[in-house]
Amino acid sequence: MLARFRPAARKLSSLALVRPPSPNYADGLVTHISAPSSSDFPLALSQWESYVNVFDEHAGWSTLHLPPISSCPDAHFVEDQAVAFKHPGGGNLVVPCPMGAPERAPEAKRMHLSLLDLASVGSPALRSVAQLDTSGTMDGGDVLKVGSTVYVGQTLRSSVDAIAALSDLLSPLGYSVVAVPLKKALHLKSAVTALPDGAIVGFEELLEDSSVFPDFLPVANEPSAHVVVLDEKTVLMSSAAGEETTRMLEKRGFGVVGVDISEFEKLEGCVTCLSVRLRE
Ligand SMILES: NC(=O)NCCC[C@H](N)C(=O)O
Repeated sequence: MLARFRPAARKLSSLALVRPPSPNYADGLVTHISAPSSSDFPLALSQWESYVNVFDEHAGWSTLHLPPISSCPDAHFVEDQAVAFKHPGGGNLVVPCPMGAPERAPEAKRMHLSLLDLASVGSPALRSVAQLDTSGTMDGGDVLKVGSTVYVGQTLRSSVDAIAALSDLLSPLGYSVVAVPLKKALHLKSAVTALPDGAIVGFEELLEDSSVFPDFLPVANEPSAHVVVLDEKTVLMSSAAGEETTRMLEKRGFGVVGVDISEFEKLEGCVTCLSVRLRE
Protein backbone atom coordinates (compact mmCIF):
# COMPACT_ATOMS: atom_id res chain seq x y z
CA MET A 1 0.00 0.00 0.00
CA LEU A 2 1.70 3.21 -1.17
CA ALA A 3 -0.75 5.78 0.06
CA ARG A 4 -3.62 5.46 2.49
CA PHE A 5 -6.58 7.80 2.57
CA ARG A 6 -8.07 8.99 5.78
CA PRO A 7 -11.79 8.90 5.06
CA ALA A 8 -11.97 12.72 4.95
CA ALA A 9 -9.44 12.79 2.11
CA ARG A 10 -12.16 11.59 -0.28
CA LYS A 11 -14.24 14.73 0.26
CA LEU A 12 -13.94 17.68 -2.09
CA SER A 13 -11.42 19.82 -0.22
CA SER A 14 -7.83 20.93 -0.25
CA LEU A 15 -5.54 18.03 0.46
CA ALA A 16 -2.30 18.12 2.46
CA LEU A 17 0.10 15.23 1.84
CA VAL A 18 2.15 14.49 4.96
CA ARG A 19 4.61 11.80 6.03
CA PRO A 20 5.59 11.06 9.64
CA PRO A 21 9.23 11.41 10.70
CA SER A 22 11.35 8.33 11.39
CA PRO A 23 13.37 7.73 14.59
CA ASN A 24 16.59 8.63 12.71
CA TYR A 25 15.23 12.06 11.68
CA ALA A 26 18.17 13.83 13.37
CA ASP A 27 20.52 12.30 10.76
CA GLY A 28 18.95 14.57 8.12
CA LEU A 29 21.05 16.86 5.97
CA VAL A 30 22.15 20.30 7.11
CA THR A 31 23.76 22.84 4.77
CA HIS A 32 23.63 26.34 6.26
CA ILE A 33 23.48 25.39 9.96
CA SER A 34 25.33 22.92 12.20
CA ALA A 35 24.03 19.41 12.86
CA PRO A 36 21.83 19.31 15.98
CA SER A 37 23.62 18.53 19.23
CA SER A 38 20.52 16.84 20.65
CA SER A 39 17.27 15.39 19.40
CA ASP A 40 14.06 14.03 20.88
CA PHE A 41 12.04 11.67 18.67
CA PRO A 42 8.88 11.56 20.86
CA LEU A 43 8.89 15.38 20.79
CA ALA A 44 9.42 15.45 17.01
CA LEU A 45 6.50 13.05 16.56
CA SER A 46 4.21 15.06 18.81
CA GLN A 47 5.17 18.33 17.05
CA TRP A 48 4.48 16.67 13.70
CA GLU A 49 1.08 15.45 14.95
CA SER A 50 0.21 18.96 16.16
CA TYR A 51 1.15 20.34 12.73
CA VAL A 52 -1.03 17.76 10.97
CA ASN A 53 -3.91 18.48 13.38
CA VAL A 54 -3.94 22.10 12.23
CA PHE A 55 -5.00 20.91 8.75
CA ASP A 56 -7.35 18.23 10.10
CA GLU A 57 -9.13 20.80 12.26
CA HIS A 58 -9.22 23.62 9.69
CA ALA A 59 -12.35 23.83 7.53
CA GLY A 60 -11.74 22.82 3.94
CA TRP A 61 -8.68 20.62 4.50
CA SER A 62 -8.08 16.89 4.55
CA THR A 63 -4.80 15.10 5.08
CA LEU A 64 -3.33 12.12 3.31
CA HIS A 65 -0.73 10.27 5.37
CA LEU A 66 2.09 8.73 3.33
CA PRO A 67 4.13 5.90 4.85
CA PRO A 68 7.36 6.80 6.67
CA ILE A 69 10.62 5.94 4.86
CA SER A 70 12.95 4.70 7.58
CA SER A 71 16.02 4.70 5.32
CA CYS A 72 15.60 8.43 4.52
CA PRO A 73 15.92 10.68 7.59
CA ASP A 74 14.59 13.74 5.69
CA ALA A 75 11.55 11.98 4.17
CA HIS A 76 8.98 13.88 6.30
CA PHE A 77 10.05 17.08 4.48
CA VAL A 78 7.60 16.11 1.72
CA GLU A 79 7.38 19.59 0.22
CA ASP A 80 10.69 18.98 -1.52
CA GLN A 81 9.39 15.79 -3.17
CA ALA A 82 6.54 17.22 -5.27
CA VAL A 83 4.85 20.50 -6.21
CA ALA A 84 1.15 21.04 -6.99
CA PHE A 85 -0.10 23.66 -9.46
CA LYS A 86 -3.76 24.57 -9.81
CA HIS A 87 -4.93 23.58 -13.26
CA PRO A 88 -7.22 26.08 -15.03
CA GLY A 89 -9.58 23.17 -15.79
CA GLY A 90 -9.87 22.19 -12.10
CA GLY A 91 -7.81 20.09 -9.71
CA ASN A 92 -4.04 20.13 -9.50
CA LEU A 93 -1.24 19.16 -11.81
CA VAL A 94 1.32 17.58 -9.50
CA VAL A 95 4.98 17.40 -10.45
CA PRO A 96 7.28 14.95 -8.65
CA CYS A 97 10.62 16.67 -8.11
CA PRO A 98 13.98 15.44 -9.45
CA MET A 99 15.49 16.26 -6.07
CA GLY A 100 18.81 18.05 -5.69
CA ALA A 101 20.41 16.05 -2.86
CA PRO A 102 21.46 12.52 -3.97
CA GLU A 103 20.79 11.28 -0.42
CA ARG A 104 17.13 12.24 -0.85
CA ALA A 105 16.60 10.75 -4.33
CA PRO A 106 14.76 7.63 -3.01
CA GLU A 107 12.17 9.97 -1.44
CA ALA A 108 11.35 11.43 -4.85
CA LYS A 109 10.78 7.94 -6.29
CA ARG A 110 8.50 6.99 -3.40
CA MET A 111 6.52 10.21 -3.74
CA HIS A 112 6.09 9.63 -7.47
CA LEU A 113 4.69 6.14 -6.82
CA SER A 114 2.37 7.48 -4.12
CA LEU A 115 1.05 10.13 -6.52
CA LEU A 116 0.37 7.50 -9.19
CA ASP A 117 -1.38 5.43 -6.53
CA LEU A 118 -3.49 8.43 -5.51
CA ALA A 119 -4.32 9.14 -9.17
CA SER A 120 -5.47 5.56 -9.66
CA VAL A 121 -7.72 5.72 -6.58
CA GLY A 122 -9.08 9.04 -7.83
CA SER A 123 -9.02 12.29 -5.87
CA PRO A 124 -10.76 15.52 -6.89
CA ALA A 125 -7.65 17.42 -5.78
CA LEU A 126 -5.34 15.54 -8.15
CA ARG A 127 -5.98 16.09 -11.85
CA SER A 128 -2.77 14.61 -13.23
CA VAL A 129 0.87 13.82 -12.52
CA ALA A 130 3.49 15.20 -14.91
CA GLN A 131 7.23 14.72 -14.87
CA LEU A 132 9.78 17.40 -15.67
CA ASP A 133 11.68 16.80 -18.88
CA THR A 134 15.16 17.58 -17.55
CA SER A 135 18.42 16.07 -16.41
CA GLY A 136 18.63 18.93 -13.89
CA THR A 137 17.39 18.96 -10.30
CA MET A 138 14.67 20.74 -8.38
CA ASP A 139 13.41 20.68 -4.78
CA GLY A 140 9.83 21.71 -4.08
CA GLY A 141 11.05 24.01 -1.30
CA ASP A 142 12.40 26.26 -4.05
CA VAL A 143 9.01 26.73 -5.72
CA LEU A 144 6.86 29.66 -4.60
CA LYS A 145 3.52 30.24 -6.33
CA VAL A 146 1.94 33.69 -6.25
CA GLY A 147 -1.10 33.80 -8.50
CA SER A 148 0.08 32.99 -12.00
CA THR A 149 3.73 33.72 -11.18
CA VAL A 150 5.97 30.87 -10.06
CA TYR A 151 9.23 31.99 -8.44
CA VAL A 152 11.86 29.26 -8.34
CA GLY A 153 15.03 29.50 -6.25
CA GLN A 154 18.13 28.83 -8.29
CA THR A 155 20.04 27.17 -5.45
CA LEU A 156 22.38 24.28 -4.69
CA ARG A 157 19.26 22.07 -5.00
CA SER A 158 17.51 23.55 -8.07
CA SER A 159 19.25 24.05 -11.41
CA VAL A 160 18.72 26.38 -14.37
CA ASP A 161 17.87 23.37 -16.58
CA ALA A 162 15.11 22.14 -14.29
CA ILE A 163 13.69 25.65 -13.91
CA ALA A 164 13.54 25.95 -17.73
CA ALA A 165 11.77 22.56 -17.92
CA LEU A 166 9.23 23.73 -15.33
CA SER A 167 8.63 26.85 -17.40
CA ASP A 168 8.02 24.70 -20.52
CA LEU A 169 5.55 22.54 -18.58
CA LEU A 170 3.64 25.42 -16.99
CA SER A 171 3.51 28.09 -19.73
CA PRO A 172 0.63 26.37 -21.58
CA LEU A 173 -1.36 26.58 -18.30
CA GLY A 174 -0.81 30.35 -18.11
CA TYR A 175 1.95 30.42 -15.48
CA SER A 176 5.14 32.42 -15.86
CA VAL A 177 8.25 31.10 -14.15
CA VAL A 178 10.84 33.49 -12.66
CA ALA A 179 14.23 32.18 -11.52
CA VAL A 180 15.52 33.72 -8.27
CA PRO A 181 19.27 33.14 -7.70
CA LEU A 182 19.92 32.42 -4.03
CA LYS A 183 23.12 31.52 -2.20
CA LYS A 184 22.49 32.11 1.49
CA ALA A 185 19.45 29.90 2.07
CA LEU A 186 18.75 26.22 1.50
CA HIS A 187 15.57 26.91 -0.47
CA LEU A 188 13.70 29.95 -1.74
CA LYS A 189 10.95 29.26 0.79
CA SER A 190 13.54 29.31 3.58
CA ALA A 191 13.75 33.04 2.80
CA VAL A 192 10.32 34.10 1.47
CA THR A 193 6.73 32.91 1.28
CA ALA A 194 3.49 34.57 0.15
CA LEU A 195 0.55 35.84 2.18
CA PRO A 196 -3.00 35.25 0.90
CA ASP A 197 -3.09 38.89 -0.33
CA GLY A 198 -0.05 38.26 -2.56
CA ALA A 199 2.48 40.18 -0.43
CA ILE A 200 5.78 38.36 -0.03
CA VAL A 201 7.07 38.05 3.53
CA GLY A 202 10.82 37.70 3.50
CA PHE A 203 13.96 37.71 5.62
CA GLU A 204 16.16 40.07 3.63
CA GLU A 205 19.47 38.81 5.04
CA LEU A 206 18.96 35.59 3.09
CA LEU A 207 18.13 37.22 -0.24
CA GLU A 208 20.43 38.52 -2.96
CA ASP A 209 17.84 41.02 -4.20
CA SER A 210 14.36 41.50 -2.73
CA SER A 211 13.33 43.86 -5.57
CA VAL A 212 12.40 40.84 -7.70
CA PHE A 213 9.22 40.68 -5.59
CA PRO A 214 6.77 43.49 -6.41
CA ASP A 215 5.09 43.60 -2.96
CA PHE A 216 7.83 42.75 -0.44
CA LEU A 217 7.26 42.84 3.32
CA PRO A 218 10.50 42.48 5.32
CA VAL A 219 10.33 40.50 8.57
CA ALA A 220 12.61 40.36 11.60
CA ASN A 221 13.73 36.74 11.62
CA GLU A 222 13.77 33.61 9.47
CA PRO A 223 10.72 31.77 10.91
CA SER A 224 8.66 34.95 10.34
CA ALA A 225 9.25 34.50 6.62
CA HIS A 226 7.45 31.15 6.60
CA VAL A 227 3.67 31.01 6.20
CA VAL A 228 1.39 28.22 5.07
CA VAL A 229 -1.89 29.66 3.79
CA LEU A 230 -4.84 27.84 5.38
CA ASP A 231 -7.48 30.13 3.88
CA GLU A 232 -7.80 33.72 2.66
CA LYS A 233 -7.66 35.03 6.23
CA THR A 234 -5.55 32.49 8.13
CA VAL A 235 -1.93 31.38 8.03
CA LEU A 236 -0.01 28.66 9.83
CA MET A 237 3.38 29.71 11.23
CA SER A 238 6.10 28.44 13.52
CA SER A 239 5.77 29.65 17.10
CA ALA A 240 9.43 30.74 16.71
CA ALA A 241 8.19 33.62 14.51
CA GLY A 242 7.23 35.48 17.69
CA GLU A 243 4.64 37.95 18.91
CA GLU A 244 5.80 40.90 16.83
CA THR A 245 5.15 39.04 13.57
CA THR A 246 1.80 37.74 14.82
CA ARG A 247 0.73 41.31 15.67
CA MET A 248 1.93 42.64 12.31
CA LEU A 249 -0.06 39.99 10.45
CA GLU A 250 -3.12 40.50 12.64
CA LYS A 251 -3.00 44.21 11.78
CA ARG A 252 -3.08 43.18 8.11
CA GLY A 253 -6.25 41.24 8.87
CA PHE A 254 -4.86 37.70 9.15
CA GLY A 255 -5.28 35.15 11.90
CA VAL A 256 -2.14 33.22 12.82
CA VAL A 257 -2.16 29.59 13.97
CA GLY A 258 1.17 28.89 15.67
CA VAL A 259 2.85 25.49 15.91
CA ASP A 260 6.09 24.54 17.63
CA ILE A 261 8.28 22.70 15.10
CA SER A 262 11.64 23.22 16.86
CA GLU A 263 12.78 19.62 16.23
CA PHE A 264 12.42 20.21 12.48
CA GLU A 265 13.94 23.70 12.50
CA LYS A 266 17.12 22.06 13.88
CA LEU A 267 17.31 20.18 10.58
CA GLU A 268 16.76 23.29 8.40
CA GLY A 269 13.06 22.62 8.02
CA CYS A 270 10.18 25.06 8.32
CA VAL A 271 6.37 24.97 8.36
CA THR A 272 6.06 24.80 4.58
CA CYS A 273 8.27 21.75 4.13
CA LEU A 274 6.19 19.34 6.24
CA SER A 275 3.35 19.14 3.68
CA VAL A 276 2.53 19.23 -0.03
CA ARG A 277 -0.64 21.27 -0.50
CA LEU A 278 -3.11 20.41 -3.27
CA ARG A 279 -5.48 23.35 -3.08
CA GLU A 280 -9.14 23.13 -3.93
N1 LIG B 1 11.40 22.76 1.94
C1 LIG B 1 12.27 22.76 2.92
O1 LIG B 1 12.58 23.79 3.49
N2 LIG B 1 12.84 21.61 3.25
C2 LIG B 1 13.76 21.46 4.31
C3 LIG B 1 14.65 20.30 4.04
C4 LIG B 1 15.64 20.10 5.14
C5 LIG B 1 16.49 18.87 4.93
N3 LIG B 1 17.27 18.62 6.09
C6 LIG B 1 17.38 19.02 3.71
O2 LIG B 1 18.49 19.50 3.85
O3 LIG B 1 16.98 18.67 2.61
